[in-house]
Amino acid sequence: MHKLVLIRHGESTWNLENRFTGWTDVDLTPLGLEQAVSAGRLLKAEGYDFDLCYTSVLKRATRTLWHVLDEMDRTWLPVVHSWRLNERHYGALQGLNKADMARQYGEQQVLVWRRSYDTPPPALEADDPRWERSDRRYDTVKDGEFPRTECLKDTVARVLPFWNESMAPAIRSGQRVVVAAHGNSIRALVKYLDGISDQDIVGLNIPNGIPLIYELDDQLRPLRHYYLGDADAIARAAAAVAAQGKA
Ligand SMILES: O=C(O)[C@@H](CO)OP(=O)(O)O
Repeated sequence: MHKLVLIRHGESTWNLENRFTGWTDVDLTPLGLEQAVSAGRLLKAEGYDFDLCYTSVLKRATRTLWHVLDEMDRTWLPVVHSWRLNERHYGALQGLNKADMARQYGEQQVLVWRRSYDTPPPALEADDPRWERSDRRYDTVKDGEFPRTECLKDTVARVLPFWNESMAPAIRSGQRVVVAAHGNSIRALVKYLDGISDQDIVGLNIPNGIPLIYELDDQLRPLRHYYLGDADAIARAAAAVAAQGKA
């Protein structure tokens, strides 16, 4: 049996401001940092240990991982960064306030933008200064793969090759893996692992900074999954994420 640990980054400055974030590289808030530290403490107290770490190329996830590893006295572990674990690209919505958008376009439209499986938000124009194409951290991303917006289906399509080529073989070989990533890149992975339908994935929200444990069999099929921590607090945190799209 393998254990895979997934952690969404701690609260970011744009989570706090309720803005669509996507690939915008915002940092953690003081609370977000504290959530990351608590996640590391909890993992250590529960006896977890790791051999290999994965994260995105965005600082809110990277810094979350750093604090987790620091609390566990495991800052020396290898860390693999990949843009494929980045948050879902939010296109032209990046930077806009979710509640403002709900007032302007209606909560139903915002729910479609946030959670529908295959309807992407409006795309960024190529000359939009928000487009990340010229950022050198993305030099290896092929032109045809570089998103201007993504629905969750697009995120699944770029996360899965990385899962199949890097993460799954590492886990199969017996390495204990921790992944610090983002709400929607984790939803993409969980949708694949649990075979969640396109309809049911709409209702899944991942809270910030709480370790989500997947127990996997030898074929990496999930046996069970659970969050570490207080179940009521975790349910409230997930409901608060869902409510971010209210007017
Ligand atoms: O803004 C974003 O990039 C994500 C995660 O913070 O938000 P949402 O939960 O609306 O998909």
